Amino acid sequence: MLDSPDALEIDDLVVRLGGRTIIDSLSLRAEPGRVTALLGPNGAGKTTLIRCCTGILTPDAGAIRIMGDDAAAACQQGRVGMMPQTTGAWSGVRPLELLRYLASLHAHPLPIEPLAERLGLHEFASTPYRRLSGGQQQAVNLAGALVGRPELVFLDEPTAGMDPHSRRSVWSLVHDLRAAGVSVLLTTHLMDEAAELADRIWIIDHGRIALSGTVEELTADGRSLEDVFLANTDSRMRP
Ligand SMILES: Nc1ncnc2c1ncn2[C@@H]1O[C@H](COP(=O)(O)OP(=O)(O)OP(=O)(O)O)[C@@H](O)[C@H]1O
Repeated sequence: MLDSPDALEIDDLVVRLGGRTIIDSLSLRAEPGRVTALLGPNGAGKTTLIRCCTGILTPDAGAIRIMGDDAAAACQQGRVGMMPQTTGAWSGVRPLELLRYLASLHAHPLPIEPLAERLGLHEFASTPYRRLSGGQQQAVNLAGALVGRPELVFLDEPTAGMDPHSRRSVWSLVHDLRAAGVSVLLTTHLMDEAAELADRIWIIDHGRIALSGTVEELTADGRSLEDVFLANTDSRMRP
């Protein structure tokens, strides 16, 4: 029997923006049904990488495959979900209206009510998106990423700006996604979040992979994950 293809295969990806090389011959694998965390300093290229994987940005070179298929085709087929860091796009729309609209774009969406309940969206159901707090907008963005029942979901800093209650509820949701066989690729600046959720961690710096491994492998010498991160990434702020 053939092994399942990787959830995500990135080979020799190059992205140049504004005359600079942002992603520099980067290769990465994410296993199916597992949680993969992408860590890196501000400006390392994490969001740029996700934008390439989800068809928002066209790379200058390299290849991206999702579940063995061309990434663009997988995205068009609705097999990929994405929770962006921010989106100003929804503006005046209310959370449940937005979810219903996003659900209508998919052949077999999740039922809206349980998803909204799970993420606490009913608490602010009548508030337009632009008036929601940062953490509430994150919850709506997460629901939007999941409503189409993706096989692979990209979560770009899913708990940024969330209080500890909301963060734990997102962690629990990520555990459930994994248990249901969904592949998750997330970015985070929170080392405890990476350690809690990730089966494998990739540390990226200046658009290149600096290091990868399981938390156990990366911290086998007794250092904390944060110390490993600090030792393998550059402290200079990116422009
Ligand atoms: N459209 C663009 N034109 C020029 N430069 C860009 C563009 N988009 C992103 N960049 C640059 O690419 C670099 C990587 O940005 P990216 O958003 O991918 O970083 P990141 O790792 O997600 O950072 P953070 O942790 O702060 O979210 C930054 O230096 C950014 O200024």
